[in-house]
Amino acid sequence: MNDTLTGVAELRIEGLGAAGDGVAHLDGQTVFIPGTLPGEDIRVRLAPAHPELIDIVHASPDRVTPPCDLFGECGGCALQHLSLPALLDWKAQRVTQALTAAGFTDLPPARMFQTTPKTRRRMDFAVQRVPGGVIIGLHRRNGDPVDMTECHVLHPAIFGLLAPLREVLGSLGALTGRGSLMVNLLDSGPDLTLQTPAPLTSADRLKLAAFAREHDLSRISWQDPKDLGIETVAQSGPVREDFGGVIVSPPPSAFLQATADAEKAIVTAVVDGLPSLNKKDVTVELFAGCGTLTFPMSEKGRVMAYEGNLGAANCLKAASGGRRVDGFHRDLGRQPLLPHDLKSTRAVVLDPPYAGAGAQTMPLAKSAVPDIVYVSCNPAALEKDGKALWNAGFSVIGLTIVDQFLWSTEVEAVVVLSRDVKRIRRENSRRSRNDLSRSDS
Ligand SMILES: C[S@@+](CC[C@H](N)C(=O)[O-])C[C@H]1O[C@@H](n2cnc3c(N)ncnc32)[C@H](O)[C@@H]1O
Repeated sequence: MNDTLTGVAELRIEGLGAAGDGVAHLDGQTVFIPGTLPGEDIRVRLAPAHPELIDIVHASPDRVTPPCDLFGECGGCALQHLSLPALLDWKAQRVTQALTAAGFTDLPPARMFQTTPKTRRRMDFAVQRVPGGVIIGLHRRNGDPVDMTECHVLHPAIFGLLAPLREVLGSLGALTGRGSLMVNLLDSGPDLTLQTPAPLTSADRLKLAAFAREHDLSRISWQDPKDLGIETVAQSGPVREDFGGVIVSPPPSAFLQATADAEKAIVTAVVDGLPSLNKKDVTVELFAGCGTLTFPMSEKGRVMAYEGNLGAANCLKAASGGRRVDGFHRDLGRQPLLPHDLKSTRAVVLDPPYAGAGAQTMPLAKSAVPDIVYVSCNPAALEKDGKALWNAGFSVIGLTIVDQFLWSTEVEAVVVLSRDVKRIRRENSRRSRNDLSRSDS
């Protein structure tokens, strides 16, 4: 907001910004007002940097009472005042706007999936020693973490650990100030990676091992904040996660899709989005992690999977034996696959990090690969990478929107792209038949 706007104003909220704040315009300037929704008429006190909502004169029909008492304080949720169906629609719009801005027209109707509350199985907490105890929670938008005494997002198996964790962390000599705690809820149980400012003492290690036994944890690891090296402090048995019937052993704080049901929706959309494959056809997977998509995809044909994190790549490789999967450790930012590496590749599946595919995008666009499935977790990166693929002649023939970060602004999308004229024609006529049968019924 421009500092020149002051006083009280009545505004109409025109849309939501990328951070979930209501957006209005006044005197040619854009004003962001947290807690407001599109279509609402509001009164606001305009102050430099932080406009203050006075009241909502006319509320949106999509406005609901936020379920969590910490909403507005805790930095985890931005849009609990918006109904879940409207939230999903808004997230879908963000993706379709990104694809349209990239150049794609005539987008297919999107399949939509929204996860259910209290199913989040992966969380990166801030941990902080304060007078009288320990806070475990998420940061405010700007500032200290808020103790997570309530949460409608977290799986109960993780939320239930927070109270005993506050006690055990409070007793550790190593937690002298701020730290962090990553929790992955795996099939073998909760997998915790703790970072503390000081190294763990022998007494700390004994306390954590006892805690792991008492709470059936799969593993506790400690990460050195200086060199990020990780060591195991306690482990109850094999660390396990099932990806499409294949058991993998993820390293500490491995990437995992945020909820199990969203993982299923993403896997289904990716596998369905692959073209028909012959036995000899090779699919190349980029940014493969520990193999969430790899092993289900290998049911359809051979997969060559590339991953830049050494622990994840080793995990994938270790589970590949006897399957149609070849795993490779490769930094695709420094050493992207080039067009000639992709010469005999039938399809590419990529699930890049938040920043997008980076240096891998142009070689992919310049290759002769006819079919791509792009899993996106950031509409802005999708727009940037999508532009290169649109310029290279791709069309979007399938789209699935996945909301697995409930009440946040995050959105995932599985975008099926092709420049195989026959496949595009087949998809278009299938769509026309569906449209016809819908209009007949
Ligand atoms: C969004 S995750 C997807 C992982 C996997 N597809 C899944 O669903 O579990 C992105 C993956 O890209 C990997 N990655 C990030 N930067 C990379 C790079 N420069 N080269 C190769 N892999 C990278 C990360 O380690 C992470 O495993």
